[in-house]
Amino acid sequence: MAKAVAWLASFTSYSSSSSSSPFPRNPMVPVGFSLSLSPRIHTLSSAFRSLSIKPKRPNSSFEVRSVAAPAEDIAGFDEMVSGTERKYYMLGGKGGVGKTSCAASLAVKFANNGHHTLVVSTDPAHSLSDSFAQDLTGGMLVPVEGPDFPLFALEINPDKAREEFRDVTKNNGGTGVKEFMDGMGLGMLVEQLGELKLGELLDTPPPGLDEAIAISKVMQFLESPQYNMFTRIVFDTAPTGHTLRLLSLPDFLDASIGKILKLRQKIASATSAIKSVFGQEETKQNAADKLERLRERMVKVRDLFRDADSTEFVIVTIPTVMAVSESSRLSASLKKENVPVKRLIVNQILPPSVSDCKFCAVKRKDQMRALDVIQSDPELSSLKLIQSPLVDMEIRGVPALKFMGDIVWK
Ligand SMILES: Nc1ncnc2c1ncn2[C@@H]1O[C@H](COP(=O)(O)OP(=O)(O)OP(=O)(O)O)[C@@H](O)[C@H]1O
Repeated sequence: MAKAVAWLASFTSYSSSSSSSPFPRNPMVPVGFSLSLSPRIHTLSSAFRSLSIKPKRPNSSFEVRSVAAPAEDIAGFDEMVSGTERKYYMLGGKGGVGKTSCAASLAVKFANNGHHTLVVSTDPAHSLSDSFAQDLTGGMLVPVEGPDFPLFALEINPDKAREEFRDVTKNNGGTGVKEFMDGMGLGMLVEQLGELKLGELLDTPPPGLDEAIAISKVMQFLESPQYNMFTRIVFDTAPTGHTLRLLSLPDFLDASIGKILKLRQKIASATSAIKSVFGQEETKQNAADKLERLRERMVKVRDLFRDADSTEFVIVTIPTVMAVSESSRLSASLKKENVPVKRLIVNQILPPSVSDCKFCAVKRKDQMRALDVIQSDPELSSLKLIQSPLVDMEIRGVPALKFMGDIVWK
């Protein structure tokens, strides 16, 4: 028990850095437990070792003896945490750069600073459960154990969400778009609507649609009173390609569905012959209603992504020229779509070499070159640069995420 208390104490935040928290201190956390990690503890492994505890699942026996470099630029966390109005943070970037770790560590930090926080994964390859080392699957709100204030996680199952979407098309007993359009009383217009590519969309959903549907599902959840309490919502989004396609999807869907519904209405009132087709049964109306609701939610997703007052997209990258180039393109696309981007996290930076490890020295030099590329990149140089060190163990579980969060989110 004593060990557990010491362990909790060492990782429990609510340190002085949270002075700008808009919330009162959590009375559940005793005063003596307001400890941050000692500055003498530089690595995740030494943090664990100093407390004589073992991480949940030890990494391989190979241990990189890196010393976490202090972040050189602060993230502006005070600004992120202040205010009780709801804010959304979307973290995105190339696959494997550390989006989930950064998103989960931010969520833990928000919760430890008094915000009711929700962390959502819309990445088809979920890793929130792995990151928190807890089972968060199921597509519903799951409480995360560990932080001081309520933190909940939600992993949207894109297959299930897509099935629901596809069910709309199957409502009329058909499977393809032709049947769907027939069911809507618009069979004869399929040809005319060809250029909208709705058929392709419904029959073979492009990458990005999954995420659009997942996010619209989250929007649907957020409309319910159960979700009112959340003041910070952190999204762990899918890799770059999905995000880019996702951005154009709401507009596309909005236009497509909107056009179809409008067309359907026009024809329904114009010709009695078609009216008789429409008059068949209610299921067609249900399908139309569902489509209309989906369209409305898509519009909300689009607006949410572009609302600079409540939303920010944080790009996560690693210090390689390839990753930086991709981040630059992502930043340009986000800007073009009017999505607010202010911060860039460069994750997994090697510390200055303290040993005679030649490999480490060469690798770090290479990473510094990538950082130089960022400084001279027209898209990225204006962003707030957050340097996140490569720590010497895999980041899993709330204590490890808190350790990372205290380094990254300052
Ligand atoms: N700064 C870091 N130091 C050490 N390990 C890290 C760091 N950041 C991330 N990792 C590790 O790298 C791996 C991948 O991280 P993570 O799952 O966060 O990436 P991701 O970008 O979300 O990946 P994906 O695109 O596959 O979802 C994990 O094992 C994580 O613990």
